[in-house]
Amino acid sequence: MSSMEELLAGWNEKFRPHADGAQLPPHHPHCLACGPDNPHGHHLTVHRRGEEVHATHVFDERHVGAPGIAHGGAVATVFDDLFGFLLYLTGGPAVTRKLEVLYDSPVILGTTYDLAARVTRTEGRKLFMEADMKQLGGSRVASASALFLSVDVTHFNQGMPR
Ligand SMILES: CCCCCCCC/C=C\CCCCCCCC(=O)SCCNC(=O)CCNC(=O)[C@H](O)C(C)(C)COP(=O)(O)OP(=O)(O)OC[C@H]1O[C@@H](n2cnc3c(N)ncnc32)[C@H](O)[C@@H]1OP(=O)(O)O
Repeated sequence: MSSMEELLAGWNEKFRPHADGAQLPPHHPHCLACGPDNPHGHHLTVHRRGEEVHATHVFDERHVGAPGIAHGGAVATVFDDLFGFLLYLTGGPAVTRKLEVLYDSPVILGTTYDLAARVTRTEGRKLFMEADMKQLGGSRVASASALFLSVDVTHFNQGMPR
C-alpha cells in the first residue's frame, strides 16, 4: 500500500461520527494549523460543540506580523483550518473555494482567543460556513466566511510527487 493510500484509508476512519464534546482528529500530523508534528504550526486543538466546532488559540512569535500583533495570514490559516474541522460533522472531504476574513481589531500575540465555526447552508457540493474569533468572554476581534466544495478523495492525489 502506498503512503497516500494509507493516508486516505486513515482519513475514512476520521469521518466516523464524533460525539458532542469530543476532540476531533488533526487533518494529518504535518498540517500547518493542526498537525502536532509541524514545528511551524499552530497545533490547533478542536472540539465538537453541538453542530459547531470550537478551539482556543494563542498566537506566538512564529505568527507575528506587526510587532506584537498576529499576521493576518496566520489568522486566516487558523480560520481556514477550523472550517476544515466542520467536515468531520458534515461527513466527507471538501476544500476551500473561497475564504473571506474581516479583521475587526488587532489579534495580540500571547493572548488567548476563543474560536467557533458552523455550517450555515449547504447546496449540492457547496458548504457555506461562518466563524468568529473573540477575546475570552469578550468582544469579537475577527470573523470569517467560506465556501467549501465537496471533493472525492482522489482530489488529494494531485499533491503527490510525479
Ligand atoms: C493531506 C491529506 C491527505 C488525505 C486527505 C483526504 C481527505 C481530506 C479532506 C479534507 C481536507 C481538509 C483540510 C482542511 C484544511 C483547510 C482547508 C484547505 O486549506 S483546502 C486547500 C485550499 N483549497 C484548494 O486547494 C482548492 C483548490 N481548488 C480546487 O481544487 C477547485 O477549484 C475545486 C475542487 C475547489 C472546485 O473545482 P470544481 O471544478 O470541482 O468546481 P467549480 O466548477 O469551480 O465550482 C462548483 C460549483 O461552485 C460554484 N462556485 C465556485 N466558486 C463560487 C463562489 N465563489 N461563490 C459561489 N459559488 C461558487 C460554481 O459556480 C459551481 O456551481 P454549480 O455546480 O454550477 O451550481
